Amino acid sequence: MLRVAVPNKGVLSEPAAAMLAESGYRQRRSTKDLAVYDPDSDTEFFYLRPRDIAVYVASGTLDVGITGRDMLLETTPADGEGPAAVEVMPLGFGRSSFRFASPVESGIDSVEQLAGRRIATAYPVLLQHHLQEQGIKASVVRLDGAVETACRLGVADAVCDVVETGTTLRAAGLRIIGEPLLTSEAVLVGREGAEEVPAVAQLRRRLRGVLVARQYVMLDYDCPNELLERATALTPGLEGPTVSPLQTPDWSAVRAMVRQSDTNRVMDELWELGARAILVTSIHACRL
Ligand SMILES: Nc1ncnc2c1ncn2[C@@H]1O[C@H](COP(=O)(O)OP(=O)(O)OP(=O)(O)O)[C@@H](O)[C@H]1O
Ligand SMILES: O=P(O)(O)OC[C@H]1O[C@H](OP(=O)(O)OP(=O)(O)O)[C@H](O)[C@@H]1O
Ligand SMILES: [Mg+2]
Repeated sequence: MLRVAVPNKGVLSEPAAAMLAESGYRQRRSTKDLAVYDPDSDTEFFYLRPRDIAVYVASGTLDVGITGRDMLLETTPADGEGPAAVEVMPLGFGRSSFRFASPVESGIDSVEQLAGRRIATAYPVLLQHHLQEQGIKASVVRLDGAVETACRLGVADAVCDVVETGTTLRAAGLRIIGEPLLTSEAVLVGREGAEEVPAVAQLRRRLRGVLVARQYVMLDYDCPNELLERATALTPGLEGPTVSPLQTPDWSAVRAMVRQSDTNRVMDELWELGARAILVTSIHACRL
């Protein structure tokens, strides 16, 4: 049986469960359920805090899990201090960056100026590591969450926290300092050095199918045969486009996968070229 860890709360929780459901796995009905068994795939899902997921996977009690890259790095033991979990594949949601910020009126506007200051964070390991790397001596104030309020309440001079839209930072009167320490997204994690079992390979294929289905659309169009070469150059597909004869003489039907973000540009170019009946349909699932 495969055992998989899924975030039980927070911003990663819903999209992680949605992606697994789209991949054909049974998911919990209520947010109160702690675990659910999917008999079709012989897989049990455990709903755990994102911060703890890499710990379970590293210990080997769970085979794989979904968490944020930042959480994975925060909970990875130092070299030689026990088994670790590692990133197996990025999942394309829960994107954020991990950044320094300080009150606008603090006058701190570069990372160097953080020396000797108090920096609040819910990610003390990541922060310490970065400060050490940069040779900056500062004190780390470890908080559980709502870190942005720490400056206003006087326990810190700056913060180091997860930023997505920047709304929370702005609401707290903070501005970003320097470059991101890290860019993060939800990732599938597995145990370092573990041999991949067939059930994990299948899970990865299914997740990849969902990722591709979300990123690509299916494009169909009719094209005069003399334009086929130029048209199919615009829509090369993955292995190659499907070209089939139309009942109308000297015309063909073409079918190819196209990146969702390119759809309208490609449709315009095909139309200009002389293709007609250009149709876009979404892909529900795939194995490539
Ligand atoms: N606004 C956001 N946008 C995208 N990802 C986010 C955002 N906030 C947090 N994350 C990511 O979600 C993961 C876990 O954060 P989350 O906030 O869910 O857990 P937590 O802070 O431990 O719990 P909680 O906020 O429920 O107390 C991290 O990997 C983080 O990068
Ligand atoms: O840049 P934004 O779009 O505003 O998103 C970033 C905020 O989202 C998360 O907070 P969460 O709701 O998880 O609360 P927490 O700080 O208590 O974890 C994160 O810790 C930031 O505070
Ligand atoms: Mg949070």
